Amino acid sequence: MLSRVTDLPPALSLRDIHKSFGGVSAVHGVSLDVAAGETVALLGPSGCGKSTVLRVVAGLERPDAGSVAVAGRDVTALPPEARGVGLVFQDYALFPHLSVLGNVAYGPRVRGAGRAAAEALAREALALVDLPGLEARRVAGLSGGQAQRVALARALATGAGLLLLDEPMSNLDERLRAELRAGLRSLFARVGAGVLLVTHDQREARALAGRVAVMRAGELVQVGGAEEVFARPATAWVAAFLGEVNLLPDGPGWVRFVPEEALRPGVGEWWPVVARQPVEGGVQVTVAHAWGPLSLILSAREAAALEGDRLRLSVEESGVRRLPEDRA
Ligand SMILES: Nc1ncnc2c1ncn2[C@@H]1O[C@H](COP(=O)(O)OP(=O)(O)OP(=O)(O)O)[C@@H](O)[C@H]1O
Repeated sequence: MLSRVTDLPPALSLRDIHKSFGGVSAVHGVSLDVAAGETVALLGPSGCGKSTVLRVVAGLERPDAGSVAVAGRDVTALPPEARGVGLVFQDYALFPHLSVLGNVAYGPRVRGAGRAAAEALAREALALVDLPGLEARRVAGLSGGQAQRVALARALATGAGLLLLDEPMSNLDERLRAELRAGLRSLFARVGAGVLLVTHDQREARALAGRVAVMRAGELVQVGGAEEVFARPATAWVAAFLGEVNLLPDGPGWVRFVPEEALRPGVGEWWPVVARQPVEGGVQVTVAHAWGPLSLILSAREAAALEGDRLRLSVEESGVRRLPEDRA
């Protein structure tokens, strides 16, 4: 295949970033690219260094080693305002004394746009986040969801080719989060910016990101397409972190039983049912199998038809995945 000379440089290119605080290493050796138009979710447990990576990209922390390039330009030594990135943080950091329009027009204004031009950009950004009609409102009176959209509009109005979002929905209730997840995905597709999203919410990562980077104790341990990472965690630690329930020790490593691939209810030997829990789409049933406890979701009808507290369950060896031990 011919290579295209017109290919855009990545919206973000991180190379071998290291950062310690005092003697504590928060990030060591992180390299990651975000393509223009792509959303990458940085996912990991509390304290693993996600926010530090984002702050290094934004220019709010100086890395001890490594480089940060935004749209092909090395910005490692530049201050935040000279980097061409838009930021949305957990608390939104809106200016309470300014109107919605004033908040969104602020970025273009400080970059030297005239008042009319800045406000035109702000109106455009507010339309993108579906918030027209609120321009004159003070931000203090907005709902959580509205404030979140104003913060996004403010980042979009900077025209930055890279958006950084740190737990952007952590202050919102579940209903609103679900609603915004759908809206954000199409918004990101429309604006064409690269997006680096820090989250510990897997549903958010799955819904918004094309690729996922899983971080553990300052390092990236798996980077890949979102579906691929969730379907095929590379190690036992990643599988456990992503909430895999059917993960059992086996010899020196672990085995993972994906229900759709490895578990066939209704055939094979009978096993006692030791737990039932209603979940979306049916009932999660846990069976005490010879391998260990195995869980699968049955439809409400299948669960009701269980004979006594037993289920026939066959394990297909071909669907059992072996994973290396890395949990210690
Ligand atoms: N300014 C700082 N001074 C000292 N230690 C810090 C500082 N910022 C971060 N750390 C430490 O660096 C490590 C990584 O923190 P960071 O906030 O990047 O993690 P995180 O993955 O974003 O966590 P969370 O999901 O809880 O926000 C932690 O051990 C944290 O205590």
